[in-house]
Amino acid sequence: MKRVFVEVLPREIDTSGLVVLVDILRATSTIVAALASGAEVVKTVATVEEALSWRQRGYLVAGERGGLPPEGFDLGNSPLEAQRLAKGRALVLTTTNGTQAVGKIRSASKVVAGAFLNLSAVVQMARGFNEVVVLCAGTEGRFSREDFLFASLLVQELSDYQAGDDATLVAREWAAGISHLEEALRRSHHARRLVKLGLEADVVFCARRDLFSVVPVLTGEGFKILP
Ligand SMILES: O=C(O)[C@H](CS(=O)(=O)O)OP(=O)(O)O
Ligand SMILES: [Mg+2]
Repeated sequence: MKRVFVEVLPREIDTSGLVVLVDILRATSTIVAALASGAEVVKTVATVEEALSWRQRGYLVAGERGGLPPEGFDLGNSPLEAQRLAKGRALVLTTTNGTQAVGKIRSASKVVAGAFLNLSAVVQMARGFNEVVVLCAGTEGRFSREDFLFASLLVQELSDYQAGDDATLVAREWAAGISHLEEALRRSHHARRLVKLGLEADVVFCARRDLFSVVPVLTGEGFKILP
């Protein structure tokens, strides 16, 4: 029997299946955009200090605190900036939510980064697993509409998978009512906050469904596109 679960907030995950990490605004969108644009690897770390320490090894330092790049960073947690700068480079990324959630995954057959940008490619990969866990990063420990929106569309696509619990059932039901992705994304608190920070272009970009067909896979070095 094939089952899918949606974890609406990060918690410790042990699964023999696939974990799809999602942080639409913006960490996994940034990871997907960077690797789709030719980055060699995107290493995720928990602290600003650790991120900066990777510069001496030639890494581009990316990320945010409060939505904006800390002093000394080469770029923010921006998929658009990553698209421009990441080609041929190794990136290290630290963010408030998405890169912290990576640490919650205790065991999985495979961990991938999901976003609207690569949704169909993630669905295709998920079909190779009997159990799929969508791990929503949330925002500072609270439910994030945009991550749940991704989970809803993914669960809808996996229509032959049993919904593992009520959150997954609600996700599947909600998807039926989504007609305009960017509009639905803009209604989230997080999107509105980013617009106020002058980062509307990132929000619009993060809504571009299936712009890319790559699926970043978590390895010992960080997220990479595997052959
Ligand atoms: O960079 C982001 O959009 C967020 C931080 S904030 O909520 O906007 O301050 O980080 P993420 O880890 O991608 O949710
Ligand atoms: Mg987020």
